[in-house]
Amino acid sequence: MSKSEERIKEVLAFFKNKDTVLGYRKFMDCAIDTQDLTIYKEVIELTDWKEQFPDKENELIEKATTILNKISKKAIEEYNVQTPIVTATNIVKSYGQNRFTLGPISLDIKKRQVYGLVGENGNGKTTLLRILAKELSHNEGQLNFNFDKQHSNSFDLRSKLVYIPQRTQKWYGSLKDNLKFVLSNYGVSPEENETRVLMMIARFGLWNYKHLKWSELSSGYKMRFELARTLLRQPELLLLDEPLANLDVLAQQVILEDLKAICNSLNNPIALILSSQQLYEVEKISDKVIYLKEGKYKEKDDLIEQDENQLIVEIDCKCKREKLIEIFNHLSLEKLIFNGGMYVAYFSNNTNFSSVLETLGKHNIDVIYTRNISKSTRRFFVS
Ligand SMILES: Nc1ncnc2c1ncn2[C@@H]1O[C@H](COP(=O)(O)OP(=O)(O)OP(=O)(O)O)[C@@H](O)[C@H]1O
Repeated sequence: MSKSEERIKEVLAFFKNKDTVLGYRKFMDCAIDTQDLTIYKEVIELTDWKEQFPDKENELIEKATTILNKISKKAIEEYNVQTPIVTATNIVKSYGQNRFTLGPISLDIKKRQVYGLVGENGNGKTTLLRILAKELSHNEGQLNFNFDKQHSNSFDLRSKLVYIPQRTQKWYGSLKDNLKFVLSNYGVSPEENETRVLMMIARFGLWNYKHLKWSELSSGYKMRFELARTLLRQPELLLLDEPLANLDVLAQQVILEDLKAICNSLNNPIALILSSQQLYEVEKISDKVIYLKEGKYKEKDDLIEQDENQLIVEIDCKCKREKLIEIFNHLSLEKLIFNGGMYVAYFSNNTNFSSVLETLGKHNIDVIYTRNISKSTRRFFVS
């Protein structure tokens, strides 16, 4: 089964299980990969209908399935990823003597990969992203890009290599007109421009916001707009600085899943590096998590390998420290710290998370939240 057939099958399964919202987004990804404007128009029309009749779920699924059948007949040429899009070797950046120094850092990333860049405030995430984006010069090391086509000027480079900063600039006019402006800069014909822009508006859940102005959008929707604007330029390497900062928890998950899906496009894949404080969410979708501490780079797996069998559990409960120490006594508790918000319990090698849960349950501890953070970068933030 080809990748394209697999995707269609996945969408049909989502529809069958009535995971319609997710299914519809994945359905749009299948449509986008056809690069066929006739298909785009059908999806745009269906999205408009969907917004008018939000309760007609079964009918929506039926209509989407008809379009999926057409998509399945389209030959989709798959992009073959071979070499990294960027290779950084021993990059060092210093802001001056006795001030912050980043690096040396070496990394490479291929299209279809997502890297999460995490670390506490002021540890060099923005500095690294800006160096990779060629917005900031570095003092030592080498940065090599391998774009599909050689860029002829800086406008061309800025299309392939896109950096979205934490704070984006204000724009004027409507959301839709601003998106159309992007494609008109590339000489796209008016009809194609309208269709591509509406497809992107549909994909990023901006359908009901397309006529709004900058000041009328919430921060989360401004970020969605920025992503839509960026993706219309078909970048090859996308660098996002804290894209989740203004989003609610659900919106964070949706945007990350969307980004992952878009990076994974069959014929137009992208390499993505994003910085974030949302560790779990980022870890879930990232192929690699890079942890920066005082400008030094660590891969999550290298750090965890050092004591990979230790069990570390975060627990939020209304219970006295002495009580927790008492009930965990038989589980080889090594230390229990309280970081102001919750407890972090460290157990020796042979303790299982299920035993911790069982013990908490057996003693009727009123647990508000608990999580096994042994394999998460979170463990470096709590200690
Ligand atoms: N232009 C500059 N001149 C001097 N020092 C700077 C400059 N820009 C950043 N720094 C310093 O470099 C360090 C790293 O900053 P950077 O913004 O890269 O960190 P960050 O991990 O992105 O932080 P945050 O999570 O708060 O955004 C900080 O100590 C900061 O004060």
